Amino acid sequence: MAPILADNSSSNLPERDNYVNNGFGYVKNPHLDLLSEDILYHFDLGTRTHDLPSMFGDVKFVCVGGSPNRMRDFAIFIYQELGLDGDGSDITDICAGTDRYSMYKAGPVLSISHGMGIPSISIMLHELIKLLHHAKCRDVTIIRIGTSGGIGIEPGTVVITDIAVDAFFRPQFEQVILDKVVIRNTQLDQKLAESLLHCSKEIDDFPSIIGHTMCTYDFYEGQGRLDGALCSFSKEEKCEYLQRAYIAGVRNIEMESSVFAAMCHLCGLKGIFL
Ligand SMILES: O=P(O)(O)O[C@H]1O[C@H](CO)[C@@H](O)[C@H]1O
Ligand SMILES: O=c1cc[nH]c(=O)[nH]1
Repeated sequence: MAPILADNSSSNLPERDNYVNNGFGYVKNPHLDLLSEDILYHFDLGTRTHDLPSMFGDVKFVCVGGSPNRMRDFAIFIYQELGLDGDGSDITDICAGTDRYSMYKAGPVLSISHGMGIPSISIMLHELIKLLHHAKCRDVTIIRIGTSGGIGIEPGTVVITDIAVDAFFRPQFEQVILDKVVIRNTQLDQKLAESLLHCSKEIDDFPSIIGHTMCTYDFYEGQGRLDGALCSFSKEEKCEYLQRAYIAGVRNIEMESSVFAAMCHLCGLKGIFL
């Protein structure tokens, strides 16, 4: 099915990476260099109000997931795993000035909540990538740790995404820019996915596979659920759709993978999606 365009004179553009890199960082936006101050609104951080290089310059891993409490718990877990001073329970939310996202730091690991859905994680990623740029971070790996619905796999299996697909099983993300639909690549770092799979095999009872992840715009109708407030399809139609997804290589469904993969790809950020 072709995308519906607001303006029929506009075409679908498979994106060529024509973005200009701002030096060595991850951002590709010439306008940023002209700003006297860059405000990361939804983090409540800014280049004038915060010393971003000293706060974040040592960051090497960014772990993201939907909910604030989960990401706080994760930060405490990492804090203890790294053997940092204390037990980490007094770790504070760096974004406490806003209730949009929560952010915790444990040594070189940042743990950030992204909310639910593409628009929410997209805003977070724009500000995170600018933060890494302003802080002069290098060689950062971003890892999404979230829940998803498995398709045709044992419950509890961790799916390491190789590519994110849309609800038509197409390996692409459609970004509307001005009045054009731009098609973006959703391939994730294959080497990282394979090395993570390899690590997981060293742990007992840790079923994990590499597979395609389907990214939907909605939890209910968008994922073939029969228990939303609206449902216009039968159980048989739902099963037939999920079977087609499985045949197309989809092993799980969630709601952020496509824009995560597209932004990592374009910005040259190593990304893993779980
Ligand atoms: O487990 P998290 O990271 O919240 O993400 C998953 O859970 C939410 C739906 O319940 C969606 O955002 C989906 O992608
Ligand atoms: O989007 C999601 C997240 C968790 N579980 C699902 O089935 N779907």
